[in-house]
Amino acid sequence: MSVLEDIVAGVRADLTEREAELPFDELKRRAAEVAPPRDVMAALHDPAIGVIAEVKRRSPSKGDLAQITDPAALAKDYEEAGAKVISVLTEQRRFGGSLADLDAVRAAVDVPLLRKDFIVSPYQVHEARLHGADMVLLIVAALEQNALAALLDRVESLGMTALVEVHNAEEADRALEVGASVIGINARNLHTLEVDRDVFSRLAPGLPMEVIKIAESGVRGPGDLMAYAGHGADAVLVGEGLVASEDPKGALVKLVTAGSHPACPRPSR
Ligand SMILES: O=P(O)(O)OC[C@@H](O)[C@@H](O)c1c[nH]c2ccccc12
Repeated sequence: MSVLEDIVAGVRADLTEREAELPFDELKRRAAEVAPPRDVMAALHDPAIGVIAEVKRRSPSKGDLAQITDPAALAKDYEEAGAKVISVLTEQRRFGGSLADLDAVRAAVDVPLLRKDFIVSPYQVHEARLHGADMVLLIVAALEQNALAALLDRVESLGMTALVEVHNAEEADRALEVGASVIGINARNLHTLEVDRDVFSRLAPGLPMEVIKIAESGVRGPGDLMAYAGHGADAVLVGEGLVASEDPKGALVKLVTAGSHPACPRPSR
């Protein structure tokens, strides 16, 4: 089994348990009652190169990254430092996240939130909404094309925005085929777990100008942000570089400052 298949198998097992506790119809009813989602597209269209800051405790590639005993406090720091969106990992087994983290962060900040998980079922999309997410990750490599199209429709029908993640040209074509308006290019190879920042510069030029492009993974500091911006990134998604720093807030301020500096390249649209 590949790493991805293994993670998805665990996600499905956990999902079955939650479905038994809260039936889908009841979940949908409750999710329809929460405050409407925030406008993620408006946030991402801001001309400055944005930072999506991630609450991430561990990863399959690096193991433990940070304790994060108070995700709300970390998120508050991210918001104050100027994050455009905050990403909260909710996958439990490999990344140490939870929906409780998403709840805690939602209660603490006003910026749009991304539920970062391995979404394979409509149940998880409504669940994301119920827990205050405005944006949902859809990983092309984890989904059949029909499922990808259906999940994207589901996300959009709830007024949320999908971040559609790709790793290669074939996946990018699949993302475009279903009409993704925000595409994340993940520099981390799902098979080897190695980071190759050049994946972004190879794929981004092939995407239509109007598609919002997010560079995911491997941002160590302002230099990487500037390089991604030079290849057309609208925003970067950063986890380890923030959570593993001694001063996540200070590290994020440096990135946000670089992204809004006049010398930072901007996408031409
Ligand atoms: O910690 P990094 O290298 O800054 O990476 C962040 C983010 O890109 C990474 O957490 C990620 C990208 N796609 C994912 C899918 C699932 C879980 C995690 C991810």
